[in-house]
Amino acid sequence: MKVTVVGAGAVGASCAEYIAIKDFADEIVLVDIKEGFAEGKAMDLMQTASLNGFDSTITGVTNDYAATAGSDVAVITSGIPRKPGMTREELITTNANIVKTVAENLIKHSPNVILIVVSNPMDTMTYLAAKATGLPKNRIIGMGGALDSARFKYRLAEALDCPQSDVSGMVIGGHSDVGMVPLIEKATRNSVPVSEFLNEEQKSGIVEATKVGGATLTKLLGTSAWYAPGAAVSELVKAVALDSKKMFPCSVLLEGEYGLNDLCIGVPVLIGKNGIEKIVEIELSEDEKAKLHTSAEGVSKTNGLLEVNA
Ligand SMILES: NC(=O)c1ccc[n+]([C@@H]2O[C@H](COP(=O)([O-])OP(=O)(O)OC[C@H]3O[C@@H](n4cnc5c(N)ncnc54)[C@H](O)[C@@H]3O)[C@@H](O)[C@H]2O)c1
Ligand SMILES: O=C(O)C[C@H](O)C(=O)O
Repeated sequence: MKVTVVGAGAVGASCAEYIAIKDFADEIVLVDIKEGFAEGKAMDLMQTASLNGFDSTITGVTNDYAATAGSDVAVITSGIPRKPGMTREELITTNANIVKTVAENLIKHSPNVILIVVSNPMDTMTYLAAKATGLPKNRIIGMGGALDSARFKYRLAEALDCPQSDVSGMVIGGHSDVGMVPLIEKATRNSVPVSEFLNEEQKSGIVEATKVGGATLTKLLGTSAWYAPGAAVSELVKAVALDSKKMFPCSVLLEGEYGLNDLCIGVPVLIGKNGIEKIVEIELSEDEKAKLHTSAEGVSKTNGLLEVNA
């Protein structure tokens, strides 16, 4: 399998590192617009191969899409990250131009590629990539929910004082501070609903901490996070590589599913060799449904700021 990662910054390099360490890809190509930057990151990462025990090859190129030809999967992380106090939505003007150009360049050289969009505001950038490239919806995956769910599990385990491997939970909805919908009533500890262990105040604390997970890290780091984002992307790429049909919440173009149309937003999907193999429509409570629809209104409003030239 050949994987391209566009943007060799914090998130792109972390994606490449985790993909390499998990050792399922033959070839990883890092692309950046900054002269020599991707080449340097690739060389540094390749010098970890004997230490970390992987055989994937990593190469870096400066804006040379010919080197990405024949990619099975391409991850788009190019664009600016937010600074403390900003929302993801404020990045739209700069990142829309970058994501559109990058997506078009990628499919020119890899017409069968599966795109994973990471750049923020992610749901809107996924929608933009879908509209700009015209790729079938199974081949455009927005990564947000896999990360938000990992943060949800971190908060659940913290409150339950248990190992993260004991908890299960999922976050759907938009990848934004206000739009995430952590499905707290469906979360479990070893199949037992967490409501059996946690009171209402504890549960709403977990939900709120999960929703602002990215903002909390941005405040601490001065820029946004990269380890968990990179790990989350690598799990999606691995599910494609292994055709595992694992379920993740991902941003996908909805055409009536969950009563929503003409937007990309996080819902559970199965990931396999064709990208999104299936959108899974789970039963939501009235409260969960209402929150998902409110979140969708926010995403649609942000989409409205795009000038999409399909
Ligand atoms: N969806 C998510 O869950 C998630 C998680 C973390 C970060 N992000 C987003 O990912 C993006 C990248 O974050 P980061 O921390 O890696 O930023 P960064 O600044 O460290 O890296 C971005 C890289 O993109 C490169 N770049 C810019 N324009 C380019 C172009 N046209 N072609 C190729 N490369 C280009 C830059 O040179 C830079 O190296 C941000 O928009 C951030 O908000 C999303
Ligand atoms: O918070 C951000 O701006 C980056 C990313 O979307 C995240 O959730 O870490």
